[in-house]
Amino acid sequence: MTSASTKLPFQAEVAQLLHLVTHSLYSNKEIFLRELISNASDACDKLRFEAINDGGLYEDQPNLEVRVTFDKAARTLTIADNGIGLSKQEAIDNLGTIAKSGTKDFMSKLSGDQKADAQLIGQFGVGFYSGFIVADKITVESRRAGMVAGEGVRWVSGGAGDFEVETIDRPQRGTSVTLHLREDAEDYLNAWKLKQVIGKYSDHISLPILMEKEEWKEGENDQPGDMVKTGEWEPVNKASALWTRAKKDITPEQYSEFYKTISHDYEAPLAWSHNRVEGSTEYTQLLFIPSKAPMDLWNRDKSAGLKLYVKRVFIMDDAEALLPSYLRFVKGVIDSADLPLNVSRELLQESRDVKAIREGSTKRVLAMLEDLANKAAAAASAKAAEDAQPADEAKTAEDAKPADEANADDEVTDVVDKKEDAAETHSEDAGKYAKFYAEFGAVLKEGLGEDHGNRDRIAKLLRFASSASDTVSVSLADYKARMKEGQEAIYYITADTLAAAKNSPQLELFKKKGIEVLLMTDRVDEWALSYLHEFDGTPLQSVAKGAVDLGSLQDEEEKKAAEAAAETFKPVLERLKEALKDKAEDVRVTTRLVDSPACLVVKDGGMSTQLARMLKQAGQPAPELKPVLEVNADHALVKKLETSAHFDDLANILFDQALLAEGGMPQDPAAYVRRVNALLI
Ligand SMILES: Nc1ncnc2c1ncn2[C@@H]1O[C@H](COP(=O)(O)OP(=O)(O)OP(=O)(O)O)[C@@H](O)[C@H]1O
Repeated sequence: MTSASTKLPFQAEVAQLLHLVTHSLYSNKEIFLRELISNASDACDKLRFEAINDGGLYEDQPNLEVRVTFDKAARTLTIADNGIGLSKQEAIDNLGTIAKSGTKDFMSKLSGDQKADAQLIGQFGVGFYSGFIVADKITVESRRAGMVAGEGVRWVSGGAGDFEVETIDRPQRGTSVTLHLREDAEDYLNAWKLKQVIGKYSDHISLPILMEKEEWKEGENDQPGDMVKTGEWEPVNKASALWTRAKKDITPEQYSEFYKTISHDYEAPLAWSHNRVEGSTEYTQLLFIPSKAPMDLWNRDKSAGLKLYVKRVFIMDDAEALLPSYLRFVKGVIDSADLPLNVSRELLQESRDVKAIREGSTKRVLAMLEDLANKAAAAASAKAAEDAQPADEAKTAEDAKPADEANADDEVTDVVDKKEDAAETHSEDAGKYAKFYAEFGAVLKEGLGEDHGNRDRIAKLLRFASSASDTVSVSLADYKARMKEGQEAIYYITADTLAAAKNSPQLELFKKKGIEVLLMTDRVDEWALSYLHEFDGTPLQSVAKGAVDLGSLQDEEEKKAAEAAAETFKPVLERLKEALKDKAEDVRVTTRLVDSPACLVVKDGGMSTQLARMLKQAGQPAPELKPVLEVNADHALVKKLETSAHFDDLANILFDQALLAEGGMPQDPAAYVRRVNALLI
């Protein structure tokens, strides 16, 4: 039965994306085949999963497969599967809209510059729509498993503003996607070329990808010979899931292509780890660390990146129970030998096997990161050794421990590495950790609050800028190694920007004393750091909180002088407190300032004014904070207070300037300007 076809418009974002696909992705045409074969394979996975509870869905075709055919005369290429298929409504919904989170954000980032956009589109993943890179028309015919032959669907589009759908008779289950190739894409009408592209991108697909065999036939009557189809089908891929193969049989390129298929990323991964884990629970893990953050990394509800299989049967995408949220950037596959096939998301949350997988995978990811970090450190000290005197050589050699040795304390106790499956992380170059950290460092920090058990390991992986280094490269261990004799804490400051942190008045005393201070500018820093009270036995101390106590680093003389100054300054302090009683919790004489007249601090354990500001901006409830104003009794402006006829104005200016210096905004900016101007005239 066929019905009249209906013309429907694409969702606006699809139309926009299609325009970009055809205009920007030209340099990497062949990926369309990977995308369509990957969709066909997903459709077969879905059928296998639904058939666990309803074997009838297989009808008379239990062998799932993908067939690739071409017709030179008609200039068409068809990718057909006997997977789950699409109902008419599903075709309308799935092939006319983009349901992905972050779509809007993605669209807004497109610049119109083809090269930059192609990169972005690559990260976003265009899936089915990539067919339009090579086709000026696509016909999809499909019947959903479980529906009758009369409920087939035909979907046709030229890739512009709309598509047409109609009901058709379709006895065979599954989907066939026929690409009507553009003139300049005719090279895909060639078995050799297709096999080559399939081998490159889709060899790891666990289903057989079949193509019709061809034979050379000599031409007759002086005509040239040609390849002719024999009617026999042959598989053109290995048809075994990549993660089930022995590591020695998998090349780095194959790992990389597999990663690209599951992640829809265009770039190769930074590192991966492939292991068979045995012990109380058995599973295979293949985990990848991407090179680039996706658009929606900051969405903590974003789908997780792991696919769950049970005994090679695909169960679900985005299995968030398999890794903690702070490792949501990791992509890969977990194939469990123990979980039941009909496991649900709810069941996953409670399963002991899943808990073991989660712990094992978390440790594996951290080990991968440690490996990258160690390689970076080894390269840095090798470089330092090159520049250094021979006397330094012994020390450098020890520092530059090989990564494997450094990982020897890896606690993945339930990993029994078989010889050929030994846990091993692949990464070549030393810059990878810095690259990883620039993309994902801020997310990793969430782990300090989220994963208490691994807090120390995560702390070791953190990198910061500091008053001694503008680049985000200082580890807490580096900092500790450079601490001054007598220094009792790791000092840090949080601010909105690196410039604000670096030039903060709070740093003046530390600069004068030559004490390094870590500069933190990520939004999560203050929250994350509130979970890290110490590192390797040394407490962490914000330089903007509490009174400065540099312990034995502080000069006795200086301390005494400050106390004396505070004493003589007392009457002015009292007047200041009175003048600022609505704004400041307290006013005191400081020892932390050298050049600036005043700064704001919060009480020990209190929330910084910066965090409170951020919470307010985000519409979250934040406590009304009254900071403490610390004044530098040696500063000319502060000295002027005592005799000033404009005491109140000057007091308010001091307070508001301290606020401005740390990136804040006076409560009443106009009043501030008025006061300053009055004094200027
Ligand atoms: N061969 C197919 N059989 C059944 N459904 C399909 C097939 N190809 C595509 N679809 C449906 O169309 C939807 C959209 O496909 P598309 O490739 O654009 O995105 P996706 O696969 O969901 O996302 P991504 O490719 O980024 O993972 C799929 O989610 C699926 O529901």
